[in-house]
Amino acid sequence: MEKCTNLAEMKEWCRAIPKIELHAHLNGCIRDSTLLELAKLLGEKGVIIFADVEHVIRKCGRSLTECFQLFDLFHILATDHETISRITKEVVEDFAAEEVVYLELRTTPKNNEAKGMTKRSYMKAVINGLRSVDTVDVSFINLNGKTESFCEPVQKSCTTCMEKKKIYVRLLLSIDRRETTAAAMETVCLALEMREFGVVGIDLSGNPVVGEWDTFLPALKYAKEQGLPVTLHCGEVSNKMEIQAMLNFSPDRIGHACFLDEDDWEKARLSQIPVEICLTSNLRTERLSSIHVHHFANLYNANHPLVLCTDDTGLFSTSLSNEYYLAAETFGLDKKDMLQLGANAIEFVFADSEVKKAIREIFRAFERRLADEFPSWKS
Ligand SMILES: CNc1ncnc2c1ncn2[C@@H]1O[C@H](COP(=O)(O)O)[C@@H](O)[C@H]1O
Ligand SMILES: [Zn+2]
Repeated sequence: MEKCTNLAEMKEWCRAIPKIELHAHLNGCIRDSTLLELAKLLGEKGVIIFADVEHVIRKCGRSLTECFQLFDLFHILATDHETISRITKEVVEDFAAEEVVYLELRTTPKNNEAKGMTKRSYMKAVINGLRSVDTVDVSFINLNGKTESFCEPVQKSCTTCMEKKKIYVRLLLSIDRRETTAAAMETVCLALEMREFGVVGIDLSGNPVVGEWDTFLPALKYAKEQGLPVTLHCGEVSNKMEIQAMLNFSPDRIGHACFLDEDDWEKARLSQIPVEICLTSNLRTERLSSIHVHHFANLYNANHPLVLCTDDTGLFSTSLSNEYYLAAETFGLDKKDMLQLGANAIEFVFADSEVKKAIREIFRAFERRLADEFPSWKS
């Protein structure tokens, strides 16, 4: 009974503390209800057979191969600009609702001639989605070193604005491993062009058994030369050569890192590369036999920089609070540990120092409130 209360309390704690999300794919975070609604519409238009996709959307466990088949379906469901804006808005609202105060949302800009979509117009639709959020105060544009927030001018006098949750959103543009060198370069150039619209970095993702590292290297190198931070999906499958090449590239962060050998970890340790940990994603895609053998424990105990992330909240029916709770429950971390773990992530965000300062202040304010309400908290 005691344990139950503690677990329930920890669950609530993980929901309530401010959190930072650094590894979330836009199309992997679409709400199931939205996917079903979109599928129904396309079913009525005869583009797909609704009954065929309904059970796929509702299914819970998926292999890594099934995930990528599903992404192809998601990309059919969410192809036009309007839908991209809608899902962006919903994803931001969902993260804000669970006290995510800084979100680095990644997405793969797509060309789709039939829909009159270019990579640039896709990104415009994403930004329009950010602009259209009205239930949450979204801050994403960074102009001349000044962070713009839509509600700021009226915030002091407008009670609605004061009651709204506040979230900083920055964007990473993803290169899909199916892409060519030229397509990857196009994405990097677009990211550079869109820096003033909140784009802060580049991600390499996609089916890890598809594509060659050398194909993406020129574009990734160019991003680095231009001072654009890079995060890589690294070691999601066993591929020694690629893992070594990726670590030699010295990315600013890596995601997953499930199949690194001891010598790879040694390299990661030396360069202190922050690791984006996605527990549920790794479990659902069977990257490990049990959560108890997840590398989170070793990294945490060694004080290696790490950040808990969701990867795909929709695909894996999870949330960042849930990932925090899973880590706390599995690895026996307490409330202070969890708050500290969240705050540590401030150092690994790709946004500028002004934004980091602002997020640091959010965490401090939370701690101050705690200390006021529970004087024993500090001890
Ligand atoms: C499960 N682990 C994973 N491993 C690798 N890549 C993944 C992924 N989960 C998502 N993506 C990448 O993100 C895309 C969907 O979002 P966007 O269309 O970009 O918004 C997928 O097509 C894939 O390229
Ligand atoms: Zn990912």
